[in-house]
Amino acid sequence: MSLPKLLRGGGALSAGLRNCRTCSSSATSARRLRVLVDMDGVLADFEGGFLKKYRALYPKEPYIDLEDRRGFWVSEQYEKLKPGLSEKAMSIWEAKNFFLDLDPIDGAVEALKEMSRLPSTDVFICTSPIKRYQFCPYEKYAWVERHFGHEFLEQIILTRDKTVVCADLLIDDRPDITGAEPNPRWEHILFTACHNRHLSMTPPDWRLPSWREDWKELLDSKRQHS
Ligand SMILES: O=c1ccn([C@@H]2O[C@H](COP(=O)(O)O)[C@@H](O)[C@H]2O)c(=O)[nH]1
Ligand SMILES: [Mg+2]
Repeated sequence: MSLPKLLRGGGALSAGLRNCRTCSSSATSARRLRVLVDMDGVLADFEGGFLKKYRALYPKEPYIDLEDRRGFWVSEQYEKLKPGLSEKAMSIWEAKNFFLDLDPIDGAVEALKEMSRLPSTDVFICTSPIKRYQFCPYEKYAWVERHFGHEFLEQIILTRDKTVVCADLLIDDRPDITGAEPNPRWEHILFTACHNRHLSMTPPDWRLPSWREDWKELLDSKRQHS
């Protein structure tokens, strides 16, 4: 089997493995590919937006350059840098307009629009809101409407547990996605972000370095082998 160039782990596609067709309800839907695309770190520049606002609000506090970011949790790395910074970090994304103001990741808007126009492909934005919910869920919807249009609001899944969502693929920057379902239906494509770029991939893991890469090749591979 020829592997897509973007498979850094060198793993074979899991033909039939965790096949999402098992949760399809009709023969028609069985031929479609369902793709979940994460928002923070994949479509919206959470890390860049955080650093900009953190430095503006706390100019005297130490900060972490994006190239020095390690680990998914910003708050944990800031707490290690200086006790008490975790709370200051959280105050940034808990504030009004944080999520709404995020810039799109390079190439993300064009790629997602193109993906959602592909034949036999269903695309959903699958994103975890923070538990302090005053602004975040509303702003996530507003961000999607701003960048993708009103129609795209049909394609949003807000969940704190992505393992219970049934799909073929999940494109997400978080390396460890766990939850109530020990064997999620989807295969995870790790989207490269500042905090995960140093992680080595082991088969059968997949990585998408950016939206400028040939993401369609990954979808085609999954389509062919499931
Ligand atoms: O240190 C952090 C970093 C991020 N968050 C929040 O986690 C979610 C991540 O959502 P994904 O859907 O996995 O991208 C997002 O709401 C961030 O605000 C956090 O709580 N602490
Ligand atoms: Mg994310």
